[in-house]
Amino acid sequence: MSVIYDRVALIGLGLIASSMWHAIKRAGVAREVTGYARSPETRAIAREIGLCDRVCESAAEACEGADLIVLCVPVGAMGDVAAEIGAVLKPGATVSDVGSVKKAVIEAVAPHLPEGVHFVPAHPLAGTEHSGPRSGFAELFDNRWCLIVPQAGSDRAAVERLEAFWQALGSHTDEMDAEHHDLVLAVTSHAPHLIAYTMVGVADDLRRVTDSEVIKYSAAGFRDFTRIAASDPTMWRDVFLNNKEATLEILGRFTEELFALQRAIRTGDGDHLHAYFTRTRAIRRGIIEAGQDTEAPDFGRVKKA
Ligand SMILES: NC(=O)c1ccc[n+]([C@@H]2O[C@H](COP(=O)([O-])OP(=O)(O)OC[C@H]3O[C@@H](n4cnc5c(N)ncnc54)[C@H](O)[C@@H]3O)[C@@H](O)[C@H]2O)c1
Ligand SMILES: O=C(O)C(=O)C[C@]1(C(=O)O)C=C[C@@H](O)C=C1
Repeated sequence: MSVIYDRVALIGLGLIASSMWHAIKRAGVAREVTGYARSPETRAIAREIGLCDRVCESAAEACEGADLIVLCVPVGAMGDVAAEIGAVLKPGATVSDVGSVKKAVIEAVAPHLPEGVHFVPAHPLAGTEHSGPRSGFAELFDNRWCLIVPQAGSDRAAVERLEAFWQALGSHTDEMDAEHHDLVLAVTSHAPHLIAYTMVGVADDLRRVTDSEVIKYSAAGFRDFTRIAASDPTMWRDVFLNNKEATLEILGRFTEELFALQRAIRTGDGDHLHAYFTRTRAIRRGIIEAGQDTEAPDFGRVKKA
């Protein structure tokens, strides 16, 4: 693979940045990767495990002379980081991010970027419940989608170069506008996470109240909820605070449907329950027929044509 960006700077050395580092090395698409994390402990770990060619003492130092800067911090910290680096960015450089929310990140970052710098937000749809510099691995992005969110007037060459970069890291790329992205992700990722957090909280309360063995005998479905509910608290606090509108819209619909099912159970309306479950079963079967086996460990990865 040939070099796509001479110098890449990764700001925030957690799961996503450390996975990017491993995937960049595997693909050989950068000559030098610099890194910065706010906490001295994270920087020390990064140096100890050889994450990045050079770990810097400030975000500005890491970004000086970089051709691609990727903001890999929690969504609520993106604006502050952009303010720290704005003055040192070289003309022609591309600034991107990996935030799980797009509209709020764009509003927070764009005002700090100087003229002549390309801003191309992105979101790799890949992750785990783990966080921190030790949690990354090169395969994280393999056959996953990475959504690219070009801005009005974005330079096409800069957008296509970033797409080529993510493809080299193993992803398939697609373009989407920020508002649509935030609504889609509220359905497929943000609301499900909130529901998992709630379900695990409820089970834990119940355990305390009844001293029953809810957790000990939890079935596979519930265990999947506990995996999701173990995700990083800072990251998810920021996701909900920054994708309020779309998440509340989806949760409103979810609550309405839940109330309708609750009522059907109370009134013994079996027809309603049966019709509802028939519809959801057809949705899952549709997913499988479309080539996505939801039992497979790689569910969610893009199938080869
Ligand atoms: N974890 C996932 O599943 C996933 C998937 C796709 C996208 N994302 C997005 O990627 C971003 C990073 O997530 P992650 O899972 O790698 O998180 P993480 O917690 O593993 O890493 C975040 C890193 O950012 C550092 N940091 C926090 N504030 C900072 C600041 N102001 N300046 C410099 N460094 C700072 C932290 O010390 C930490 O090292 C988030 O915006 C998240 O929404 C996460
Ligand atoms: O697999 C997981 O653990 C994830 O939650 C990953 C997941 C998702 O919801 O699919 C989480 C947040 C992201 O922004 C993208 C991916």
